[in-house]
Amino acid sequence: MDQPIIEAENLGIRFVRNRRRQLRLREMFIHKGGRHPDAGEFWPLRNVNFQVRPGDAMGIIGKNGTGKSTLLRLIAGVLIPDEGGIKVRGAVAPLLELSAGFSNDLTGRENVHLVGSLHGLSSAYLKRNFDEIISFAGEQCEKAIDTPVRHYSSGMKVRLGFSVISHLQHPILLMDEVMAVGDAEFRKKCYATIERLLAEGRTLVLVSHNENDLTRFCTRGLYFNAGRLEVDGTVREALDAYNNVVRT
Ligand SMILES: Nc1ncnc2c1ncn2[C@@H]1O[C@H](COP(=O)(O)OP(=O)(O)OP(=O)(O)O)[C@@H](O)[C@H]1O
Repeated sequence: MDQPIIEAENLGIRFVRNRRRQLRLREMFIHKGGRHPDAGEFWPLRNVNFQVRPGDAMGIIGKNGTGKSTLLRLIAGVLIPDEGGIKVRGAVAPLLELSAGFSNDLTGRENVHLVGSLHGLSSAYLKRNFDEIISFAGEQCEKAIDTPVRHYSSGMKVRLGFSVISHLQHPILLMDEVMAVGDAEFRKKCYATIERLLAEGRTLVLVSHNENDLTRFCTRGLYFNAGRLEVDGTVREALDAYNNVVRT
């Protein structure tokens, strides 16, 4: 059997809630200068163990604030665990905050080159595929390609971002509610792209609240409740556990 491409072992991360406000208000009025060192600390994820095999499509399911995006950031290496560890055996294409890498003062054309090269696409590749990237992003982006991105709508930025990132050859794809931001036409394009990438044998980790998207793409599911992994099974089993909780 293949080695897991993602492997979490006793994974945990600790955050501090509202650090600056607590220091000011609590120190001044409640603790009169003294403050417990653990005040405001919490574990959005703890004791998490799971494995993802190459080619798996894994749905991450749970209510708001249960640590789903935090888990994707841990897989992407943007956050470092405080307990246990996460092994990722392959490069990660993060379809997370798709317009986050964009520089508002640069044009769409310049941003495609900037973001593409930051993710490792060569300038020769970007030149060769530029027209295709822009046409995938849609007519509005095509027309505004030499306009600074600050004048783009948020949907336009996301389309352009998705268009660049979907060209990455990375074996692992992380997606956080990407399909929720676009219009129906963009969603159709997203679906076709994800289907193509899965058919190529990529591994997908998808965070979504949309049952149709989850069952369309994912075979496996992880259900999180208050930072704990409660179900590691089929996507149906994970969704059933989630629905049982939200319907009661
Ligand atoms: N950098 C941070 N510092 C402190 N707390 C944070 C930080 N990032 C997230 N949190 C908190 O950690 C918890 C988990 O957040 P996370 O974004 O992972 O949840 P989520 O399951 O993705 O939620 P949603 O479904 O709303 O997107 C939340 O309580 C959130 O407020």
